[in-house]
Amino acid sequence: MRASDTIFALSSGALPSGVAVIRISGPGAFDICASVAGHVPEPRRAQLLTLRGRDNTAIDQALVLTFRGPASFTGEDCVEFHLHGGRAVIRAMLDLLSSFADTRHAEAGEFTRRAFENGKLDLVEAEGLSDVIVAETEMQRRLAMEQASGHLSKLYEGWAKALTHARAMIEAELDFSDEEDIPGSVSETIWQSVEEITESIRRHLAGSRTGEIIRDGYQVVIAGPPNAGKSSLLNALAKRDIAIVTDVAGTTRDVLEVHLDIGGYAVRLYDTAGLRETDDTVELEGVRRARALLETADLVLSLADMSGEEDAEIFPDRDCLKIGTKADLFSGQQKADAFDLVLSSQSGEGMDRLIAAISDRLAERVAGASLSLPVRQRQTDYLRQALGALEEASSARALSPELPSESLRRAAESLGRITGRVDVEDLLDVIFSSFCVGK
Ligand SMILES: Nc1nc2c(c(=O)[nH]1)N(C=O)[C@@H](CNc1ccc(C(=O)N[C@@H](CCC(=O)O)C(=O)O)cc1)CN2
Ligand SMILES: Nc1nc2c(ncn2[C@@H]2O[C@H](COP(=O)(O)OP(=O)(O)OP(=O)(O)O)[C@@H](O)[C@H]2O)c(=O)[nH]1
Ligand SMILES: [Mg+2]
Repeated sequence: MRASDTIFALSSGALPSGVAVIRISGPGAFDICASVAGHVPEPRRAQLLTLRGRDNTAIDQALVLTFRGPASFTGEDCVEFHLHGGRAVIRAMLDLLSSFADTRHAEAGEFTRRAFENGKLDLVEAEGLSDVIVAETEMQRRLAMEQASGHLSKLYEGWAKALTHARAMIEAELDFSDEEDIPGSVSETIWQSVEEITESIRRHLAGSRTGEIIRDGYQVVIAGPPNAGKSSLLNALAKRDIAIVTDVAGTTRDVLEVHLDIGGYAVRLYDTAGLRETDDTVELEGVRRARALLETADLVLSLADMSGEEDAEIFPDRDCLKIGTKADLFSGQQKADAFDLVLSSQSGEGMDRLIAAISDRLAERVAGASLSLPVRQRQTDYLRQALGALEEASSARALSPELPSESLRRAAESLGRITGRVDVEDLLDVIFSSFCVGK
């Protein structure tokens, strides 16, 4: 892989499609355009041209759009062919492009990586863009847009800059410490601003779980004894026949997952094996997996058949809704009082109330939160590092004046790594390889 290559990829979605966009970026982009389209349109003005292969036969009529570097997404010369989205059309074009010298198909995220390397965006913005593309719900989209917008980057850069300034002041004070004319209050003011930043990072980190819930989804786990109607509930909520339902106790063994959109939030709903003592090796493994998932659930839907003897189990340390199932078979009132709500997957009774209840719990956790949140492990790891270094700086302050300076340097460096301002070369392969091809 060479950074000087000209790269190309289909940047639009699955084929066939009405229109498909092939994007080319790099030093050879304009020469390729001249060769294929017979002409390089004026930058940023789309032009309808016939694209021709090596033997001069027409491949397609396309809109051609050019960007002259550095005024482009990647910062390099870019050319876009907006073609008809037929499989053979795109294949012919991609084959033709790969025949040019020093020109190759782009790797996942390589356009965005070049944009990063050319200073068009920082790592937080790049990660935000990648999230914009995979966002499935309205709140995922908004959170991703916040990351892509640069607000968060400004916050981190601001903290890093203030810490670097504080360090410079502290070091200046060390240099002049023998002299009388450095006012003692300078040091006080500096330490106050360091404390304020420490507190801001602590508060910012406290929102990381909220960020994760919005980005990765709120985990709702359906649990309960065999035959309680767990799989039936999953199917009803997903409005699809996903899980096998039978009257045999112990039907479900694997964990099944569906993605729901509840009020714009991503919800990951899981169906699990019925919880009971068993000697069956396969079922035992199912129960083990169910219990493991229950450890991390944001919300447990604890089901029990209303017509049975058992109450819904309570899962300590977990947010939990006790749900009575098969309400269509049961008409007594007393029994319903043992549950937070009762429903029937078969008749649909109570399903709206369940969705409203999940939505309420979710709102309690995340609603009203600012979307200026850390969302990725990579980001929270560096924030924690920065916080740790700042706490060290603060406690070292009384011991020796040289110590805090080094801790402040490390804190600023950790913050710099989040945006990629501080050297992160070793991370780039990992970060960008998770992006879409063509992005
Ligand atoms: N056809 C097409 N649509 C697209 C993109 C694209 O590359 N091609 N994008 C790609 O992801 C997104 C738009 N993002 C873009 C970001 C910057 C520039 C650009 O030319 N930037 C220049 C000039 C800025 C300006 O004139 O304001 C620059 O930053 O210098 C273009 C697209 C979404 N839609
Ligand atoms: N009448 C009625 N029957 C239901 C309802 N929900 C589930 N059942 C029946 O109850 C039985 C068990 O349903 P499942 O959804 O497979 O139960 P489960 O909790 O997934 O069971 P396991 O996977 O074995 O743990 C099946 O025969 C379903 O048709 C309901 O709302 N009303
Ligand atoms: Mg089941």
